Amino acid sequence: MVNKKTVKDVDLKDKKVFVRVDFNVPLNDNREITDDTRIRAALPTLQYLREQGAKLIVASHLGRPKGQFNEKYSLKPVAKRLAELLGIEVKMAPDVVGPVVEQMAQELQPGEVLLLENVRFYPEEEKNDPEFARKLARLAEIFVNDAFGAAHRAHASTAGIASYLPAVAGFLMEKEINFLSRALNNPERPFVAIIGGAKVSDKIGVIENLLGKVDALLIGGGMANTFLKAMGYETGKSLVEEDKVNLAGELMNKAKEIGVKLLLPSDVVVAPRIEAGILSKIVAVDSIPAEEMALDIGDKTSELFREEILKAKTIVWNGPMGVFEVEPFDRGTVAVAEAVAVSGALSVVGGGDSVAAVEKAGVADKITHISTGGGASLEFLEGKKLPGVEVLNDK
Ligand SMILES: Nc1ncnc2c1ncn2[C@@H]1O[C@H](COP(=O)(O)OP(=O)(O)OP(=O)(O)O)[C@@H](O)[C@H]1O
Ligand SMILES: O=C(O)[C@H](O)COP(=O)(O)O
Repeated sequence: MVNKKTVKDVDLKDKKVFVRVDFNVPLNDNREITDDTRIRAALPTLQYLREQGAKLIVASHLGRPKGQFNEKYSLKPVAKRLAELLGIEVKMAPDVVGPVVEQMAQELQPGEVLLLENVRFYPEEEKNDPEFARKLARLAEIFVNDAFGAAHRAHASTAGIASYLPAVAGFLMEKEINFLSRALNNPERPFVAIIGGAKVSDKIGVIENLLGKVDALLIGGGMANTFLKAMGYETGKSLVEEDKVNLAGELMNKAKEIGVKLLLPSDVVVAPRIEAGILSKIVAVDSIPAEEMALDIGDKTSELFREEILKAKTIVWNGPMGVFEVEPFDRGTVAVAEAVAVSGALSVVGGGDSVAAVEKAGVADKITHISTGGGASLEFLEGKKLPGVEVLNDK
């Protein structure tokens, strides 16, 4: 990992270790975990710490409880799942800080695990309050940050605490940063980025930064419509971010200037509304009906994108090519996922929906690295520094 200390660089024997993880997992109405990927992803670090004889104080946020205790956001279901995965008892703290929690931390034996309650039950967490960070730090002797998914947040348990304890990265943090840096900073070429999804304003910064690094940029999904509009096409009722149309035009000019291939759909799947099984048709981008919406890339575009993807040696993908949750608007995304899977390139996929799409296409095991970070991987790709990484001790 770039110049930052990791759990391998510190003596952990008999030490109380505060491990920040991102156990912000999806729960259903019965508060059952519907996807435990993020818990599994932290296991190598937790197991290693246990094997080294450390006493683990594990902390995470869950959802956005807005700074107050709320049973709905309790980490209790996570404690249960973590215990099953580790095959040991996980003690659940009734709180995050305070004398009871301190006592529980004090009584831990080497290899034992204590899970704190949701750190966001305290408003001080998101404010990165130094006094709160100091209280967290009092529980332990070393800070391990393995919460890549929350590394773009400068909060007390992800950043502030590092002012008071030796601070090192866990294995997941190391792996995420390594793959993303490899893709971004020293990519084997051709380097192709695929950007889709719906949040144009969130991702336009990523496009800006990637333009200077990639050989080709493929834009699909809702994102593409804003660019099509900038090219002067009728986009009908499609999702378009009007206030980003000019910027999209500027980015297309920039791509031309620096000789980067920017590929947009040449055809799209249109329908009057988003509805499973609704009658849809494929039209050229200059023939989008005024009363319809572009909801997926068309077959010609899938083929065009596929050709480019198959040439790539490095691929970064964020955001689906269409409304993939609703059939038949999943076809473009599935086609792209399949192309990435057979490309043989180093491939990195990030973002909740993109990961779901890769899983839906059944090719998750063919992707080199699936990031556990949504916002965090995007900010990394934008070239921003992640506070949760910056605060770690240099080698
Ligand atoms: N043409 C389109 N029109 C409307 N919505 C679209 C279109 N194409 C994709 N979408 C929607 O975009 C959403 C995903 O976009 P989003 O930008 O959130 O991607 P993501 O992979 O989840 O990234 P992140 O986790 O960073 O938010 C999906 O719900 C999908 O239905
Ligand atoms: O799910 C995520 O992207 C992380 O857990 C961060 O959550 P947040 O956006 O609520 O800070």
